[in-house]
Amino acid sequence: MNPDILRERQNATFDIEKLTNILDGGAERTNRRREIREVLVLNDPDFDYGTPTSLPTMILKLREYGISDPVEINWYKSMYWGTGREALGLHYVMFLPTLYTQCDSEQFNKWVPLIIGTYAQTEMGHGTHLRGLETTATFDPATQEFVMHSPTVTSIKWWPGGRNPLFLPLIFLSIPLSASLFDLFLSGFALPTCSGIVIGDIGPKFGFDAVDNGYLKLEHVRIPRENMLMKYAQVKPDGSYVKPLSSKLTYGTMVFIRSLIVGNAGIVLSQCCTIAIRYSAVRHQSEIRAGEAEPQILDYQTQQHKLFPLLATAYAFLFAGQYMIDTYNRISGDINQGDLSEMPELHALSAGLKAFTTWTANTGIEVCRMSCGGHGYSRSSALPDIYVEFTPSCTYEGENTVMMLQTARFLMKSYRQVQAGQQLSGAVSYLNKVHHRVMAPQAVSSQLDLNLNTLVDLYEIRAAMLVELAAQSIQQESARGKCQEDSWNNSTIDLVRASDAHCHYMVLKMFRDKVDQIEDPGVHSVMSTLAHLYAIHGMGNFTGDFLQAGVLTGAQVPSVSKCLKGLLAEVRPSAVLLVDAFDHHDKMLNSVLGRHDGNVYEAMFEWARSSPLNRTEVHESFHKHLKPLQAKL
Ligand SMILES: CCCCCCCC/C=C\C/C=C/C(=O)SCCNC(=O)CCNC(=O)[C@H](O)C(C)(C)COP(=O)(O)OP(=O)(O)OC[C@H]1O[C@@H](n2cnc3c(N)ncnc32)[C@H](O)[C@@H]1OP(=O)(O)O
Ligand SMILES: Cc1cc2nc3c(=O)[nH]c(=O)nc-3n(C[C@H](O)[C@H](O)[C@H](O)COP(=O)(O)OP(=O)(O)OC[C@H]3O[C@@H](n4cnc5c(N)ncnc54)[C@H](O)[C@@H]3O)c2cc1C
Repeated sequence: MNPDILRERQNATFDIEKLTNILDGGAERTNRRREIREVLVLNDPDFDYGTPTSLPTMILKLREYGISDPVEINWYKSMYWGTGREALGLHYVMFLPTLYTQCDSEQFNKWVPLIIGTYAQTEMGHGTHLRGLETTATFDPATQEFVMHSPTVTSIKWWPGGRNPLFLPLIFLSIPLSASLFDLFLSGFALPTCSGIVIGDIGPKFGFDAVDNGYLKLEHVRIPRENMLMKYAQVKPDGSYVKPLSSKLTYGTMVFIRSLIVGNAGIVLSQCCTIAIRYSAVRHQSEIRAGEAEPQILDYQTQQHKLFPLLATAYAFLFAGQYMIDTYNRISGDINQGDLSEMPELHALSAGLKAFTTWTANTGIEVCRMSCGGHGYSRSSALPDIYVEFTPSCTYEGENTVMMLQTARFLMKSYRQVQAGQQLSGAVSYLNKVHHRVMAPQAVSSQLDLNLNTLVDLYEIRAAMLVELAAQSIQQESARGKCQEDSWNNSTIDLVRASDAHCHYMVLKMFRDKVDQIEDPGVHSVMSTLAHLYAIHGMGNFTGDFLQAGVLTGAQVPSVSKCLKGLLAEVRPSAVLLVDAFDHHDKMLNSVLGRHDGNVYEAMFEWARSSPLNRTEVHESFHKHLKPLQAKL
């Protein structure tokens, strides 16, 4: 083991295993996760890590091992596929959940165990604006069929992931918005068995290469009436349409996946922090004091300032992810029972947190890569691949700006309710204080109050102020004679800023609540330090907001920076131990820089030598191109 990494792991001030247990949701789940990882994947003779195996093998293995719990399936799959994407991931995270939530019982029994499918909602002309989708589904009572049609080039379905050319059951959204299971069995490769279907691949992408994203053009293609998913809405044989309790129930799968993405952002950021912090512990470069040995780059304050707030953010997002999926499960259970009362809040929370966490993690991955210098740019670090695979999460499942504006819509509605004298509950209950002016800035002492509860309060006041400013912008636009829609559009910068602050407050609050639940003194202490670092770092980034909210004075601004530096120094001795607690296996990270043993250089040399470019002493291109050229010179 590298001596630096070994030294970093001595004198631990907290029990790493207990922190890992907290991240997993208990010691039993840690043990089960490791059993799946070590016994059922790594020690499986059929598992050859070097060659991405096929989906059928994995599905048969899951059945062989009796793994059916979605979390355990995800543990198995993430070990199988490492940090990459799996070819038919969409089947698991969108196609199946849609069948589970939108099929009536007869349809469920007919389709769920049998088929692999994709989710074809986006069209070439519309991804965000679902009410703008052009594909039509026209019911023909004479034949009891829907006639599916792409009337324009912009209506061609574009992006469905895992568009396996062999067969293609689709969850299809069409006008009127309903989800029809559109069975499309193609024989041969992409040659449709029935006329009227034009199918293909949309071509090379920025990355996401494990997933083939396709296009699908329909020319009056007929499917049975029974293929419309009929749990919430039905078309009867006589053509009458039974409306759902809410038209937004069709959007349910997107809410589910957005809820999953929140925790996934924390996982991906924790992977990158593991790589960058372990590497920073073994990388020596330059000098701090002349004549002395080159220091670990983790001892540079700027390196700590790059990485430790991201480390705190990774923990914050992992805890936010736990809260989000618990909230999703609770409210979707109520929705299943016909209680839609909290559906708007679930939509607003999942949309906002999806955008907030993916934007932050997306930037954080690049900071981690650049903090590793040239070796961070090597594919051996795994950081370029992690970035390329993660960055589309800011676009898919709801483009982030649009998602923030959805949350803003809920915040404005809540603000208006408070103005009308209503008492709010839930995540926006802090807006009640705005109406009663209880939100007046607290008497801010000359010293920065570092109590975590106080910091949460300051974030709450900041968010409330920005919600009020956005609402006032809309009112001012209206007062200038603008219509409601233009008043909204002319305030969207303020609206996104308010949603961002609301999400920031929510994440810090969840972090604080999780820290409060930690009983082990050592773990509580180190996690409290990280939560403080998360809060103070945010205050440093958005000082203007806190000044504007009157909860920070100009005289206190220097103490924010001073406090931040102190917290960085406090985290330094535990940094490697804190990434060890994420418990990412070397095989899954697949990173020369992030190895648990810290033996980076030897591994990097081996990695480079294994490159296909080094298979021969002299590359064939010399004999093929250069040598003939030299002969002519
Ligand atoms: C471990 C796994 C990690 C994740 C791995 C990911 C793997 C997957 C990778 C790639 C696959 C990608 C797949 C896709 O991208 S699938 C396509 C995704 N597309 C979208 O998300 C479309 C985004 N657009 C929308 O959701 C909607 O168009 C909209 C919400 C932006 C607007 O909808 P619209 O009908 O126009 O509503 P309004 O804005 O007019 O609002 C009206 C009213 O409705 C409320 N509302 C809107 N949406 C919802 C909802 N989902 N639930 C509840 N309520 C909703 C809205 O709040 C308004 O309410 P009001 O203010 O009270 O009137
Ligand atoms: C890797 C990848 C995989 C995908 N997989 C699938 C899949 O399997 N199935 C599927 O159906 N789709 C899939 N998609 C498509 C994805 O869902 C859409 O790209 C996404 O919903 C964004 O819609 P859009 O592309 O139309 O962007 P647009 O909405 O056109 O966004 C372009 C710009 O317009 C802005 N904008 C749009 N509306 C507003 C507004 N109201 N207010 C302010 N600004 C606005 C956006 O903020 C953005 O800056 C995938 C996309 C990617 C990148």
